[in-house]
Amino acid sequence: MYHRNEKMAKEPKSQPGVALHKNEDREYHTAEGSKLKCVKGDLFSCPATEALAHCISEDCRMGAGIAVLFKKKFGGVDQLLAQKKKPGECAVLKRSGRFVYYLITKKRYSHKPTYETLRQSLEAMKTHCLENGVTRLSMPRIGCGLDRLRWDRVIVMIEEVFQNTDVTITVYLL
Ligand SMILES: NC(=O)c1ccc[n+]([C@H]2O[C@H](COP(=O)([O-])OP(=O)(O)OC[C@H]3O[C@@H](n4cnc5c(N)ncnc54)[C@H](O)[C@@H]3O)[C@@H](O)[C@H]2O)c1
Repeated sequence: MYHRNEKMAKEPKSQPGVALHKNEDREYHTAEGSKLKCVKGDLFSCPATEALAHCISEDCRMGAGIAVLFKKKFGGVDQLLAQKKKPGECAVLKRSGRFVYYLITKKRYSHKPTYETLRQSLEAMKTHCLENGVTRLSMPRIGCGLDRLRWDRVIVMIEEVFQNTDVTITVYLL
């Protein structure tokens, strides 16, 4: 479980069985053995072998936010549309030997996602990761920019979905 502390503590107290991730003015306490970590930096600076994930709508517009960068870097809009994925599912491209995941969390770009569709999309991505031997995955703060979900809820969800797997997740925070 995570407990969010908005205020910067100069010397955070360590708690038994809890690892501390400190990101500027936020701290996240993760369960021992957690394979999720947060780092400061540009998502696209992650190792080129790591799978990537982000959120889009079923219409695959990708006209705003970090999705624009994914569209520029990886293209494949027609390939994504051909997969006919619905909210709660996950489309995927393979680029230079790595998988790029498109979590479909809403029907149209102008909609907002729900926590439920995000969870279902994460489950679908996990299934693909496990079936394809993916053990390293990088992502931004999914759903928490333009899509307005709360990061303290989303980070808990990511960890719950991927607990008991061998998938190490790195979240990049600008
Ligand atoms: N007109 C449209 O097409 C339209 C409309 C609304 C939203 N969107 C887009 O936004 C939706 C996804 O929303 P979201 O909140 O998941 O994503 P987001 O708002 O694009 O980004 C999520 C988080 O990533 C951060 N971020 C941006 N660039 C980087 C980077 N290079 N490295 C690390 N972090 C970064 C950003 O600050 C935010 O906290 C999708 O529908 C997507 O297509 C598009």
